[in-house]
Amino acid sequence: MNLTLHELARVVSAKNDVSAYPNLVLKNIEFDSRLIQDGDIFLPLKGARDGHEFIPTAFDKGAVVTLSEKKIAFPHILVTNTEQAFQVLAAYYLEKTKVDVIAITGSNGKTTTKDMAAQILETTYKTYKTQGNYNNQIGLPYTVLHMPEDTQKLVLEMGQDHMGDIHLLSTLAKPKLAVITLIGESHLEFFGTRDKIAEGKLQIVDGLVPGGELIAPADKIINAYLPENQKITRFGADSDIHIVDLYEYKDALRFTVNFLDEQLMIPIPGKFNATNAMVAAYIGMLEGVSSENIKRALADLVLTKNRVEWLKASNGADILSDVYNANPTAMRLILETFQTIDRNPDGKKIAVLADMKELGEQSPQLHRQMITALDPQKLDLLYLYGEEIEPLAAAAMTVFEPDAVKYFRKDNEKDALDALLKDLLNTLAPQDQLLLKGSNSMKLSTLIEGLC
Ligand SMILES: N#Cc1c(NC(=O)c2cc(S(=O)(=O)N3CCOCC3)c(Cl)cc2Cl)sc2c1CCN(Cc1ccc(-c3nn[nH]n3)cc1)C2
Repeated sequence: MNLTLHELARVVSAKNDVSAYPNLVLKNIEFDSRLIQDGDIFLPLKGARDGHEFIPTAFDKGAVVTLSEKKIAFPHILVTNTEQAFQVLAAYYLEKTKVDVIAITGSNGKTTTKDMAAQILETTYKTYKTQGNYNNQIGLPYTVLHMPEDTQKLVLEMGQDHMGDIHLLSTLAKPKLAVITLIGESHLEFFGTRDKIAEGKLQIVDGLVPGGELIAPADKIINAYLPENQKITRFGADSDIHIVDLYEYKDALRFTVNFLDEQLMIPIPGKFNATNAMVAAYIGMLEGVSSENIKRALADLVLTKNRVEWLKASNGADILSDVYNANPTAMRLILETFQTIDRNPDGKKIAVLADMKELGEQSPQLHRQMITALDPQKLDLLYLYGEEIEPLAAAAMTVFEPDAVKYFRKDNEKDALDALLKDLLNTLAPQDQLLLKGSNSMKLSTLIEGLC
């Protein structure tokens, strides 16, 4: 990050005088104190816990300064709201570095399209992209402030949990290209109707720079929300850009598009991936990547494992899985999302929660406190798996019906996971919804393999 302490304080309108602090060049900005290293600045956020509690730990780990919403003894930059300061800082940093921003949103396919577009751009430019599910009002500023200093193209994924999310992200990022992959089904999102989802996604044009371009599906549900004075390219059959020939193989696709002469190949199946690849190729072409480089990048495609996604179990049940970034805030947020979605008719809502790792001696307390994020009216069955999660299992037994909580201690990993999977296979019905959340090291992904 190419920012000095005094510069950062000025940009976030610090309420205290920082001139006495040395004007250090700051290394990285982190809100998870476990990631702090020498020379970093700490960002206390109100997550599951108030991040201000972890300021001492951040300095133990080498932080040289922290943002703060209250006057403290440590070197600090006093602001009204740390989350807002984070966003103002990210917007400033984009201006300062003059990086070209490509913004991508959509119910499905945004992660794949983001990865494809980034790999195409990497053939020609220094490119950086959203990592994992860092696509919300915290993750996007984090991505901006963690991009390498010589980045030329930045591919930002924009997620929406609530109406207005994308407006904030787009006006912060000021993209030159805004891409909507597709408008998905509605019952698995807060919005209630596809039309509302479309309205929310089209906010991606709110920050589009003059002379920018919107790339969106031919789906007529978005026609009511199209911007007047921007270039618009629609994709889909017989649209501005479309697939001409498509040949499906077991693990690959070959296809041609109406805007490139080369036949393209991607090493993954699924017609929707051809559409995602076409959009990524079009982004590459607009950004001046040669058709040979576009072809080669798609042929050598390596996709990141999606982080937070809705999957279908082989029996038809809906699975919301986030088996990667496990910290108290992420667990609380995904429980809120999952519990807010209505049950399918006659369907059960089931959650599998596993240990969050590296939470130090506060681990029992941080796991136990997750009880306040669990609503017995909204969850029919709660599976708890691991060792550190035991305090939460004990607390859950007192607020849920006894047979609604099942605790699988992970003393011997293989047996516990097998027993948990067996129980799930006996319980999960086609109309059920299942949430899987826990640290990567808990290997909940093996449950996905067993269920899908
Ligand atoms: N609440 C909380 C905590 C964390 N939260 C987050 O990292 C976080 C995570 C998310 S997120 O939902 O994961 N998000 C990130 C951005 O992209 C989208 C997904 C968000 Cl939106 C916001 C926050 Cl604040 S990380 C973390 C916590 C609390 C405990 N911390 C470790 C720790 C444990 C013990 C001590 C300790 N100090 N003294 N004794 N013990 C210090 C730190 C680690």
